[in-house]
Amino acid sequence: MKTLVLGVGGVTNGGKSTLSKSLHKQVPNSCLIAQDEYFKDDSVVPVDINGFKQYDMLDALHMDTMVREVESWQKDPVAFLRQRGPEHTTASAEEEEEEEVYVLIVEGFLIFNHRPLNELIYKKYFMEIPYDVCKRRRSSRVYTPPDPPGYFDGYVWPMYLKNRLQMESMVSGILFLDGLKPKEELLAAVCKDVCQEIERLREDD
Ligand SMILES: Nc1ncnc2c1ncn2[C@@H]1O[C@H](COP(=O)(O)OP(=O)(O)OP(=O)(O)O)[C@@H](O)[C@H]1O
Ligand SMILES: NC(=O)c1ccc[n+]([C@@H]2O[C@H](CO)[C@@H](O)[C@H]2O)c1
Repeated sequence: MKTLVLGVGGVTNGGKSTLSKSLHKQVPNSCLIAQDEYFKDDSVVPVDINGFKQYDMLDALHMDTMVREVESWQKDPVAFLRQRGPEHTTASAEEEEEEEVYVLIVEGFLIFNHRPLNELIYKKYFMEIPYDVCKRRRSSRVYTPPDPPGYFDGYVWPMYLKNRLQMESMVSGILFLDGLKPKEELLAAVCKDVCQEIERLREDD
């Protein structure tokens, strides 16, 4: 059995979950893990000097738990998929398990900033969109808790720039994707790339 871990990172509202969910539907034997599911409880997320909740940093996330989940998938993807249930699984040819390539899609805004997680990711994609588009898309989203007034300009965008600089100083081999492109085009490009990788792994004995 062979495994392939893909990372879909990028700016908030860059289109990561849209792309990852479509990819998950298209790629057989794939599983999806989203970083947003690992946020700590609001009560333990501190506030900065401007009164903004510090959600856009690794400390706001249960990263150890997330890494353990990825490792658990890697150890036994089939058992992991069975445990997670049908919503996390795509069709598989179980009778040929040992010949299959199992694919894990790790999606999130800070996946490449966490060294232990980053080290588990083989193919790295990063979705980017410009400031004005990001601000507009974010303003129509409702998080829990919702963004307070001034949060985007006072906290979210400056943290994105900071986290991105940190990522670029520690990670290489990232493929940048233009999140302004149509969803279908982005999916087709990544699917093609992933399929080539799967084929390469299948042939590589
Ligand atoms: N290629 C695209 N072109 C135009 N709009 C898009 C595209 N991809 C996603 N969107 C829209 O942008 C918004 C954000 O998309 P999505 O939730 O996939 O982003 P995200 O990066 O996962 O966001 P976050 O992680 O910050 O919650 C949604 O309204 C979605 O429909
Ligand atoms: N608990 C959450 O999911 C949550 C709460 C508050 C803010 N956010 C935002 O999610 C984005 C990443 O997808 C970050 O920019 C957070 O600000 C998430």
